[in-house]
Amino acid sequence: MTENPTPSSTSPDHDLLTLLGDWVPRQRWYAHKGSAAEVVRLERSDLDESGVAQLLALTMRSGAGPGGETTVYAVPVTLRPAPDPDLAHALVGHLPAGPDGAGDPAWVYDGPHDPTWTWALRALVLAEEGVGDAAFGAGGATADGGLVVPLEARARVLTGEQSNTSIVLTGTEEPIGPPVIAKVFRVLNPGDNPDVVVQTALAEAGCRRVPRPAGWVDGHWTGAEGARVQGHLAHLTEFLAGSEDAWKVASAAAVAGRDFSVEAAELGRATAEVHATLARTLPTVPATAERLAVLADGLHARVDWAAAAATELAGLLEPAHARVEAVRSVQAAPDLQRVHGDYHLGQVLHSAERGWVLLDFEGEPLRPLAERSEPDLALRDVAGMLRSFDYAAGSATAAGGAGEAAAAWATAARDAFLQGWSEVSGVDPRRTGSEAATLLAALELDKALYEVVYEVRNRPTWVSIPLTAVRRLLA
Ligand SMILES: Nc1ncnc2c1ncn2[C@@H]1O[C@H](COP(=O)(O)OP(=O)(O)O)[C@@H](O)[C@H]1O
Ligand SMILES: O=P(O)(O)O[C@H]1O[C@H](CO)[C@@H](O[C@H]2O[C@H](CO)[C@@H](O)[C@H](O)[C@H]2O)[C@H](O)[C@H]1O
Repeated sequence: MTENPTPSSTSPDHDLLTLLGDWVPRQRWYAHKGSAAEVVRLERSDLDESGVAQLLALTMRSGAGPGGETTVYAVPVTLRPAPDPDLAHALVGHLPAGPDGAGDPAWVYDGPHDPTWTWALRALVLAEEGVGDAAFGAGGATADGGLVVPLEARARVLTGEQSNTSIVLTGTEEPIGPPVIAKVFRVLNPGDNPDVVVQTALAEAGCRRVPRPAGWVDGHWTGAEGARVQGHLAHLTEFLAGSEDAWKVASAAAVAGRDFSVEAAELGRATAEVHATLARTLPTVPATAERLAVLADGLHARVDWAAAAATELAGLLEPAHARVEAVRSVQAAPDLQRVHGDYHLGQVLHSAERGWVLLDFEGEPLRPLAERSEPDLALRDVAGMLRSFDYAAGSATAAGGAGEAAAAWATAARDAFLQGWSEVSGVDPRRTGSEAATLLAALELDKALYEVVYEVRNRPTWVSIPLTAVRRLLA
């Protein structure tokens, strides 16, 4: 391991820092798009004996003073002594030798695309051993009774709208088991990652609505505050080959004007089943007046956060605060429990054998990790999925469809989803004036505000979808 907080301009790490300082902000998983950030620390750990496969922890700081944000990114790379034409698509850049021969020249590749790096990842998990040292290092583990991670495998990096980087590993030696997907977390947060904790708990409880676990990588690094911290670095689970992404299915139905009620009702039931298993399996807390007050405070804080992060929300601050304040009048709510936390159509797959299967329990990437592990209202996930039907309708309108037809599609999908969810949960937020209706209205607004910020940072051309929703919800 090497740590090089302030490498001199002649050190080899100086060139690597310069290279990454330019490359990282251009990646899909870069969390602070639109704001300049400087690299403040680089930690390196060899994943294999040759030193080719490395894991880097890159600390970047955007903005100055107390408003500035420090983020630690995981950057898997390979450093090769000669260019590899097969990896041309994954080239990060070239490091020349230092002026007085310090360090060897190297070609730096984006690790998930390089077979040497993905082999080292599998070896780490299968060996259940660690690499690195006391300051920065990683260790692998296989899930008890879980899927077997194939050591000899073909690896393929998934592309698309993702906050992390996922690699599908298909075994190449008999007996060939089910493929495994390895998700490498890109933003390193101290603490257990809920994707690992929640999904593993559900699978261990016998829930077939999540992929089976295979293993994980955890480790320690220097956190944003400069202290040594630990947490998860990667999560390996069953890959459901041949499954369909609910976002693709639903948005195609919205574009074609095809009714989605049957599927949405089934998704509502599946969601409530998962909520019930989570409530049985992981700790719950009563929704006391104090806890509901904390929830209301959190919703107010989110309004302020969103307004500060997105100028598009100017003028909507006051009505938004009024809407979330209504939560304080709620007298009773179901116990708070672990939830999905960032539930939308892209987090659900449809498998011919298993029906709807839920993915990615990491929670909202723009929310601090500690908050994402707190017990919450199951209605937060319901609100997330309702917003997603609105997104599917928004994408149909953007594709040239009539706004009215798309809105009717979303209303039908929404109603069917709520019908399915309430059949299993026994709570029907469609009852006008009910406490569940008040909570759901505030949570839908909260989600739409988050989405405005998410789109401003990641897909500015999409921002009108949640912004229109915020205005509608406040009308
Ligand atoms: N177990 C799986 N089986 C099949 N496809 C998967 C699986 N896990 C993820 N995917 C695909 O990868 C996409 C991104 O996965 P996700 O866990 O949401 O990653 P991220 O946190 O990077 O957004 C999903 O929308 C889905 O299409
Ligand atoms: O899946 P992630 O954990 O990366 O979630 C983030 O990205 C999502 C987009 O990929 C974003 O979801 C928003 O867009 C979806 C359509 O692409 C829509 O279905 C969702 O309802 C909407 O929230 C999610 O908010 C963000 O956290």
